[in-house]
Amino acid sequence: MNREEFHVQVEGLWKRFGHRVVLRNVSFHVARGETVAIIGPSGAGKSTLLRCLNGLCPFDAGIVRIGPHVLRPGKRPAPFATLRLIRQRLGMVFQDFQLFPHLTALQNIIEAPIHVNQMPRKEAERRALALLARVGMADRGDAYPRELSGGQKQRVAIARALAMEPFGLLCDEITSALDPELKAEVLAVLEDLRRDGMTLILVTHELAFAQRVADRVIVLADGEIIEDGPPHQVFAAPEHPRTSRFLEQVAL
Ligand SMILES: Nc1ncnc2c1ncn2[C@@H]1O[C@H](COP(=O)(O)OP(=O)(O)OP(=O)(O)O)[C@@H](O)[C@H]1O
Repeated sequence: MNREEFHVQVEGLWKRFGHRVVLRNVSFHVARGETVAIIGPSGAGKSTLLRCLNGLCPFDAGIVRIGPHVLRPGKRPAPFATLRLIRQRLGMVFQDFQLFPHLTALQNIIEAPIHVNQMPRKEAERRALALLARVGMADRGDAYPRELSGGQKQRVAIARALAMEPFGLLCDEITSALDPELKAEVLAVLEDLRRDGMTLILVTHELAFAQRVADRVIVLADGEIIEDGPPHQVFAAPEHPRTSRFLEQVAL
């Protein structure tokens, strides 16, 4: 897939865990370069939805298109080779960083380029140093995760995702475990990526950030999209009473 082809299309997605329906007929589109924030009450299905987009979570009905690639219902949403291509171009960053504790920041970043993409080590290291600089961590390449603050760990995790040269990033509450000043440094990196044309799909509780930075805000409640529009519309004039209730609760 090339950059021009990249987009995310979700049509009629359904997901159950046992008898519990977690996603109900979810459809939306994210164009290349868009920043979309997914917000909503706890348990609404936000993380599950994100994980369906890169094949981490199989789904029961519907279809997901990532550029020319297709994820389908069933235990194996796509052949392994397709999943690899999707995950390369649609990276994911998690709330709990998921760095390898026994590897330095630099080693964490070069791991996938070397072992998945067969990139020569020297080349991978050169790129990793540039990525560390990009996330403001130029001098911490030799640090182990335990020696880094949460904000620094998350910036390494972002650099690691960027090492695969993605066109889009899925971010699952990536600032939720961080203190306020550390949140700001991670959010600044996201804004920088957005300016550079990265497509961002963010599950977030940072409503002020969503309001200021997102092109669109999707509100998920009980597995259903109840709102999908520009931030000024969703925050100032929501269509659904549940959105108003949610926003009031969060503001308290
Ligand atoms: N692997 C799983 N097995 C069974 N149930 C699950 C699994 N993963 C999630 N669920 C359930 O699916 C529902 C949606 O969970 P999900 O984590 O997607 O919600 P969320 O909107 O991201 O919530 P939060 O904001 O609290 O993270 C919840 O009821 C959760 O308990």
